[in-house]
Amino acid sequence: MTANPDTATDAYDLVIVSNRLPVDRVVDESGEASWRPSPGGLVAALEPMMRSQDGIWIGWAGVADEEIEPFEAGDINIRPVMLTEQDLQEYYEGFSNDTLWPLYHDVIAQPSYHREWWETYVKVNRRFADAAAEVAAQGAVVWVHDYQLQLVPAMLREVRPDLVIGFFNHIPFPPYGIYSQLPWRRQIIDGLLGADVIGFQRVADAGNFSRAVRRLKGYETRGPIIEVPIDTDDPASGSHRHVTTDRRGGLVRTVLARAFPISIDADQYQDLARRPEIQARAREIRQELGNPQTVMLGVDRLDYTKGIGHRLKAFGELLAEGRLNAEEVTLVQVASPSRERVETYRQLRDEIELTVGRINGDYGSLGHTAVAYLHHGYPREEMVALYLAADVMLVTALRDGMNLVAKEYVATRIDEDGVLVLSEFTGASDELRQALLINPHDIEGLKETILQAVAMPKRDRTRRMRALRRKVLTNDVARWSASFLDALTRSAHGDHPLQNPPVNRR
Ligand SMILES: O=P(O)(O)OC[C@H]1O[C@H](O[C@H]2O[C@H](CO)[C@@H](O)[C@H](O)[C@H]2O)[C@H](O)[C@@H](O)[C@@H]1O
Ligand SMILES: O=c1ccn([C@@H]2O[C@H](COP(=O)(O)OP(=O)(O)O)[C@@H](O)[C@H]2O)c(=O)[nH]1
Repeated sequence: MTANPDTATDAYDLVIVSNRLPVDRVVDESGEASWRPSPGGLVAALEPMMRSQDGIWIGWAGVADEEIEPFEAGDINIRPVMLTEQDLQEYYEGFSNDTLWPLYHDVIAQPSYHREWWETYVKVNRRFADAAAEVAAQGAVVWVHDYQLQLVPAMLREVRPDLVIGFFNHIPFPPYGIYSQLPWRRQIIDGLLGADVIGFQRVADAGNFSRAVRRLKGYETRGPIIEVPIDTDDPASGSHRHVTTDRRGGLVRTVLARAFPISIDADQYQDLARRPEIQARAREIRQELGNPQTVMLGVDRLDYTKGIGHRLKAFGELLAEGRLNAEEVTLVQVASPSRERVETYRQLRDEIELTVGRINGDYGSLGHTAVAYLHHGYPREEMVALYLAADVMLVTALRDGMNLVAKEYVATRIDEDGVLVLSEFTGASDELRQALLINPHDIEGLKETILQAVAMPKRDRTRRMRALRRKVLTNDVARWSASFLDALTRSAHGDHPLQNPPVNRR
């Protein structure tokens, strides 16, 4: 750690910036509160690097109107950013989750456009950028995460051109025809282009972004490289890290926009799956369900992007047609609470719970529930027990940046059993080609695939699961973060890898 000469605060060589901090507040028996690193994959991936490179994490602690001093949780240095109740409503629930989220997920729900939400989004992004500028050492690497903070890269570059800035978008980037609806479409592109490297989940997302840059800014792109003209009248223009000339001899900085598909800490899931008490819990879950022949599982945040309604429709029709029998097959649906103050999410909850009630009323019996519906968030141990208990995993998202649940199911299945039904509209489907791939809008196709999964012979299940496991165990989250940071460090020396990584589809 060094001191930042401008602010006399501690300065760090690696700064991670994300909307949510990777810590949970825990209260002990005496009522004393403390912070514990949350078990998210991003922390697992970045923790070793943060330790070796002297890092700090900047983000919101999850409660409004509370000014929290910097602290350490585990070995992670934390610098909280305060959000007021109004920020929460306009920046997080409003612009992030009621404008950008539906727009970036193919307008499955109607995005709301409000100028005051935009203004708060700008203001809060500035607060995050200022916090990063304050703690970053000279020439530090700053890695900004996700759609809530798309303006931070340019805001940061403006005040700290010495920094190496990366941005990773965890959700899809939409095709131009959809993106162009956004009243602030140019400002967002300018914000992102402040980064040296912009990472996306899928090759298609990176392509959509480059197209938006060409259409809205008229900048040249060469494969994943974007040439951003430098304004030589700007006094800061001389301090850009890597400057080159374009075809016409103008000065440009280069930005790399490429796919870096995220993954999970696969070893951690395998280790949990080997634990006898978790295996016992998996058996207990099946018993609690009345030992049905087949357990199907869905695990999602209760979000309209996840296609929970489509899944229930297909399952309900199969029961109605007598092609599945509720005495033999149970669907466990974990729908973890999410963004509950946003109206679209409230409506979704009502719709889903009405549908579940109807299916159970029509096809359940005293001894057998057709859909075991759980509106809770579960710890990782319970998730792994559920994955082990499930013969068929249903991932039917209408659009999803990656979908880590699909990868977790595969990593957990150390017995090389279980069938993954996976929507082609997830980022995960680019890699997990041996899953049973489905179009969730095609209800007849989904029904046929569910029946195929239920009836699949053991030999085929093993063959597919073995191939899926090879992918997930090789491309884990440590590899993901290392490859992103490697691209970022190389970009600092003007060395951009020109290609998207080959997506291993075999
Ligand atoms: O913070 P919340 O509003 O409660 O939402 C939870 C997170 O949801 C989103 O997850 C995405 O990232 C995953 C990992 O890259 C990816 O697999 C998934 O497809 C995405 O939906 C969101 O991007 C996060 O910022 C939220 O914290
Ligand atoms: O009750 C739950 C439900 C979900 N998850 C975790 O939440 C993440 C969901 O990630 P995904 O990429 O599938 O979707 P997102 O919710 O980020 O859009 C996964 O790690 C799940 O294991 C969890 O820990 N408990």
